[in-house]
Amino acid sequence: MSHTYNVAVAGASGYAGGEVLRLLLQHPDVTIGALTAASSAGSRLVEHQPHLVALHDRVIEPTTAETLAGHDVVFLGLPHGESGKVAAALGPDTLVIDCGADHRLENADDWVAYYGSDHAGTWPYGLPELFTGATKQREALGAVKRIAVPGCNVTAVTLGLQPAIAADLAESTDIVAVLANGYSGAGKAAKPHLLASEGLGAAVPYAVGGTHRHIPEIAQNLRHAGAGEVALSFTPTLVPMSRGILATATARLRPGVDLAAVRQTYAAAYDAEPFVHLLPEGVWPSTASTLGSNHALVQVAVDEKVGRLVTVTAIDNLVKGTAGGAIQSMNLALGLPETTGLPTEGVAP
Ligand SMILES: NC(=O)C1=CN([C@@H]2O[C@H](COP(=O)(O)OP(=O)(O)OC[C@H]3O[C@@H](n4cnc5c(N)ncnc54)[C@H](OP(=O)(O)O)[C@@H]3O)[C@@H](O)[C@H]2O)C=CC1
Ligand SMILES: CC(=O)N[C@@H](CCC(=O)OP(=O)(O)O)C(=O)O
Repeated sequence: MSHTYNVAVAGASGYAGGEVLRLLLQHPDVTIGALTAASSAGSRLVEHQPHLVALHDRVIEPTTAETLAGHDVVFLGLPHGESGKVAAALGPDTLVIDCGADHRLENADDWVAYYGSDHAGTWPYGLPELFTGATKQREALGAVKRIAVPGCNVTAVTLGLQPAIAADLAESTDIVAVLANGYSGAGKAAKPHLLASEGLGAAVPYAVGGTHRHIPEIAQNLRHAGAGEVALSFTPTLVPMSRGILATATARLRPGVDLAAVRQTYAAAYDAEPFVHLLPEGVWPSTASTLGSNHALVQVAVDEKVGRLVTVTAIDNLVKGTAGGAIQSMNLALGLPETTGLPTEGVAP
């Protein structure tokens, strides 16, 4: 007989929490328990997530150890620094899945350098497809009670580059990544550079010049995939779309590596993956093709004139980049089939 898991969502009024809820409503093995947040506590969910009709009348509670107690699974969709505090008050038998950054980095110095606060600790990393030596990260997620969900930019760049780095087809010390990012990646909190008057009809870079917090996380992943030193230039760009990331990541190729070798390596890496797909030659990833789905679409090219591998990866930042990846990892930790309840087809056009 199948078990039903009682799941709480902290940050239920936010984008990450809302997307976790949208996907959980389609999951056959869960019931939705407490919904918590901060300033919106006491209001009904319909005021914040009108698209989640089945939960319209649910009342948001404050985020406390008491409101989150007694659940099998707790998702945390809270600002950086908050989830570490909340998680510390949750029991060891509860599966806690942190969509924020607090528990992703293994090196506390990296945390302090990029986040500027005390490091909360390191949890098993929720990217099942990540290369970890001879296996992939999904092998490490069975029966864990704590999961750190990757950053959305990190998921796109890691999936685009890791097969080439693992097979030593390209240099990990000469990587350039430029991304087009939808606005929902920044969350709901109003910030001046996120005003529609600034962003509509404009492409705007941010966190330029090696400052983005996802740089050490990508480097950590590529080291797990086999890289030694990693040198990465990373530039995200806000473009006028709500969801989606298109990550173009290039790296200097080892001498003699051609497109056939690259495609063979990527096919071997991803052919068995349910959610990561190497597209056929000539078909390029578009964020539109991933909207609402848990898929990552990957394409590769070889620029012979400059000796570089070019990878392009599209994801929906709120699905494979956050909530979908989080539920994929939850399934593994609960011993459920990895794809349970996850959307597999995008919305087009
Ligand atoms: N958006 C995305 O694409 C991605 C987001 N993430 C991560 O997920 C987390 C949430 O992001 P996102 O949903 O975008 O952000 P939002 O700003 O949209 O939502 C933040 C949520 O956290 C709640 N909250 C804020 N402060 C506190 C607090 N002190 N205690 C309890 N709850 C609090 C808010 O409640 P209230 O409304 O009541 O104030 C709201 O529900 C972040 O760590 C983010 O980095 C990760 C990957 C991608
Ligand atoms: C458009 C935008 O601002 N996107 C965010 C993505 C945030 C994310 O992936 O979440 P974490 O902050 O939890 O890592 C950014 O680039 O910082």
